[in-house]
Amino acid sequence: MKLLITGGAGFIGSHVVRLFVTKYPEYQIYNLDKLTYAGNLANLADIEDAPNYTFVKGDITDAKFLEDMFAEIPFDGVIHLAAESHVDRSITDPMSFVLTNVVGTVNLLNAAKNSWQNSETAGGAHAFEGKRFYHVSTDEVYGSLHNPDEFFLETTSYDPQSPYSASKAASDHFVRAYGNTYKMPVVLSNCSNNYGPNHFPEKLIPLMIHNIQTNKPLPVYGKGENVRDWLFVVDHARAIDTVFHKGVLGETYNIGGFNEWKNIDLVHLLCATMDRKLGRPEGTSAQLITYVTDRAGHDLRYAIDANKIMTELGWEPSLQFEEGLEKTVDWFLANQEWLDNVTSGAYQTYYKGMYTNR
Ligand SMILES: Cc1cn([C@H]2C[C@H](O)[C@@H](COP(=O)(O)OP(=O)(O)O[C@H]3O[C@H](C)C(=O)[C@H](O)[C@H]3O)O2)c(=O)[nH]c1=O
Repeated sequence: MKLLITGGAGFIGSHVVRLFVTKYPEYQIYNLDKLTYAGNLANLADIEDAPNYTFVKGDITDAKFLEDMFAEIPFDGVIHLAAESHVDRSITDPMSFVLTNVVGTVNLLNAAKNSWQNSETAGGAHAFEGKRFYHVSTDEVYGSLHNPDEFFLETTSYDPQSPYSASKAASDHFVRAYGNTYKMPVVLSNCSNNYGPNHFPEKLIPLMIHNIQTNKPLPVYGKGENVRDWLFVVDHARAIDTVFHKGVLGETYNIGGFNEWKNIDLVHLLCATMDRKLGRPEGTSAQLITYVTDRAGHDLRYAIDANKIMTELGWEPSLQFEEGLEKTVDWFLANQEWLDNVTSGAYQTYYKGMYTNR
């Protein structure tokens, strides 16, 4: 099995690459990543010399590059994670989300389709036999929930609200369209918010950890009433392994931990955890909480119904949230150099600008 994983140097991608490289020594894993600001090969330092692992630097918006790569390497499968993922950035720069998430996904579909249809052993209806194109997506495509009894199901209509979620919804539609039109063997999953090691500190949990450590304000958008459903990233990687190997072609699987938190409650839990870990008096970090102007078009609540993947494919989360959060905080405290590296330079200018503009 020659398996292409895109976006493998990013947060979720790095956990997927590590899992596949270590669990499937008989597979050849190719990690294609552009190494944008959020891609970091340090995330994979422990497996970079594995004999079944190859890193390829490249950009999925470059169709020619992808066609050449697929001509050179006969991939059997693709797990596509490469994406621009930060909602706030999508509000200030929607076009980069269109390019990477929509154009990049269609380029990848074309490259896979063309190479699989043209391969010598393939032909006619059998062109796609043994092949699999897996698109890893987000629950944000379903929009925002307002009724506490409602959950996102695989059958929930798409209603994306941000430029980011619109770009992911479009890419999901393209993947399904290629499955329908060209009979490509596709499978999709839509996951809730992830957290854990390697999380880039533009997202809520690592940003708060970083700001608590450095005694900076903790910017809570609006009143902090928005709700997110959090899943430990390693459990998401396990779910991706499950969907890739057991998922039924043409199907979509929602992934989540049935673990909803109001932002402000989560920030308080993080403050208490950090006070304890840093030996600060209780209540110290919470004094840094600062309510700031709300995110434009801020989705109120995401909540995933993950029953389909649990009952049909047998996946379930392995960690309770409190345990996962402890592990995450411990990882950030033990990896100060990682955090210092990713928060130097352009990060300072970008985030200072974001908060002073609010
Ligand atoms: C960065 C930040 C965020 N927030 C709020 C905004 C959200 O209600 C919540 C989480 O925000 P974050 O940007 O970490 O994540 P989401 O906007 O929920 O989106 C994330 O989860 C989905 C599934 C993806 O698909 C996205 O790729 C991923 O980024 O905290 C704040 O209050 N302050 C802050 O400084």
